[in-house]
Parts: sequence; structure tokens; C-alpha cells
Amino acid sequence: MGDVTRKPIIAGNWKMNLNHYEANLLIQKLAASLTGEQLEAVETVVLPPFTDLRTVQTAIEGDKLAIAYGAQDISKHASGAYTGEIAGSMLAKLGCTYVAIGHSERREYHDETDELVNAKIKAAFTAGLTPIFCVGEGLSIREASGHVAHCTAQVDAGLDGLKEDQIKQIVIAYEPVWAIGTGKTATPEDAQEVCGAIRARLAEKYGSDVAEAVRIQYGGSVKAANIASIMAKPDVDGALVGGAALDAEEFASIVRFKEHVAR
Ligand SMILES: O=C(CO)COP(=O)(O)O
Repeated sequence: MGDVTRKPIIAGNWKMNLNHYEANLLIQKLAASLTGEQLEAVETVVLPPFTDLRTVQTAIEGDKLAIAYGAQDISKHASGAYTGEIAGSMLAKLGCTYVAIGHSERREYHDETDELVNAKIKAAFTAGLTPIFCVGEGLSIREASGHVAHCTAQVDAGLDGLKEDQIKQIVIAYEPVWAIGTGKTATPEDAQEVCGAIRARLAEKYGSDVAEAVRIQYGGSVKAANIASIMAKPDVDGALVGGAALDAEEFASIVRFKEHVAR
């Protein structure tokens, strides 16, 4: 293990929830629930729908809040005749720092392949955005004990052709599909097993310097009640939160995980 300290990163993936009025309200409530010190200790990120981004930018910049934001998807293309798509340069212009790529809901409902995910990660870097690169296994793979191999293969494919300094910046989110929106959280040991295996794979391929710099999140039914024990694991550097990120109090409490007792 190196001596790199990885700043915890808690990101709220709002999915297809909240219009721009509701987005503004949620940002205001978050700002009221978290102190500057708490936001300093943990990188706090929101990933609203595209249509909310301008409003979220205005709210965050207006009050100089230490909250980062980003999008839930990106086009692999830079610009052009791609109806309905959003380019990385457009997201960068709105002040986005992050973009989620390869979320299981996009892989499943929009047939996103590892190859497309890899192209989107490259598009994000070209636009100066940091990918939150999602991987995770479905229930049948987990039941057949194929989860580690599945996730490390997704990591290999997603990072193909990237430079080491890009890989160092990336955030990887391990989200077991069977734990998303189901209330079935993976145990902290389950989360550590895969997050640790991902880091070991990164070390094998790119060296321990790179592996120790990458932040790895766990996602899947994260709540204020279970965050502390998940964050206590050595290779878990943060969380990607879905449903619980729509409630300001709950999300703020997740961000304050250092004040909770791990159970
Ligand atoms: O998919 C997720 C975050 O990207 C997790 O969603 P839930 O927290 O609602 O299970």
C-alpha cells in the first residue's frame, strides 16, 4: 500500500427524477444541511438529469457551495447530427466536473456495450470531464460466483487505451445490479471483495501508484444507516447513491458518514 490519501467521494445519482424547480430546492436544502467543514471533508457530488444542470450550476455557483456536479451520460461523439445526444463539451461549458458512464441501467435498457462505455470515457476526458465509470454484476453472475471476474473484465474493457494519468483521475463505481433500488445492500465484505479486486487489477496492469490513486465507490441501496460500515472498508472510497440522494436530509447524513458509528 502506498501513502496516497484518497478523499472520500459521495455522489448522488438522481436518475430520471426531479425537474429543475425541484432540483433547485434540493440543492438549497443540501446547502442548509451541510457545513462548509463537512463539505470540505468529503467530496460531494450531484448528478441531476441534463435539464436540471443549468439550474444546479446557478444554485451552486451563486452560493459558492463546495458541491460538484455532473451528468448521468455523455455522447461518444464530439458534435454533429446525433439527435437527442449531449456532447461532453456542452457539459463542460455548464461547469460539470463529472459524468457517470456505463451505469447498469444504461447498459441494460440502452444496450450499452463495454466498447461504447470505453468510447464515452475517452469522450469525457477529451472534454475535460472526470468519468464515474460504473461496473457491476447481475444476480445470476453473483450466484455463479463470477462477480469478481465479471467486474474486473468490465474495468479492463472500459479503460482500454487510456493513459495512466487519465486512469489515476477516474472514479470507478462498483454497483452490483441486484443491490440497485432493491433495498438489498451488499454487505461491507461483499463491497470490499470487489473494490479490492478492482484495485488489485489496476495495480497489476498499471502499477501500484495508479491503483492507489483511483477512487472506488460502492453503489446499491446505500443509506445513512449503512454508509459508515461500507466506508470503513479499506478499498471503498465513496458511494454512488440513488434513491437516498433524492432526500436532502438523508443524503446530507450519508455525506456526514464520519460522524456515524459503523455497525
Ligand atoms: O444505481 C444506483 C446509483 O447509481 C444505486 O441506486 P439505489 O441507491 O437507489 O439502490
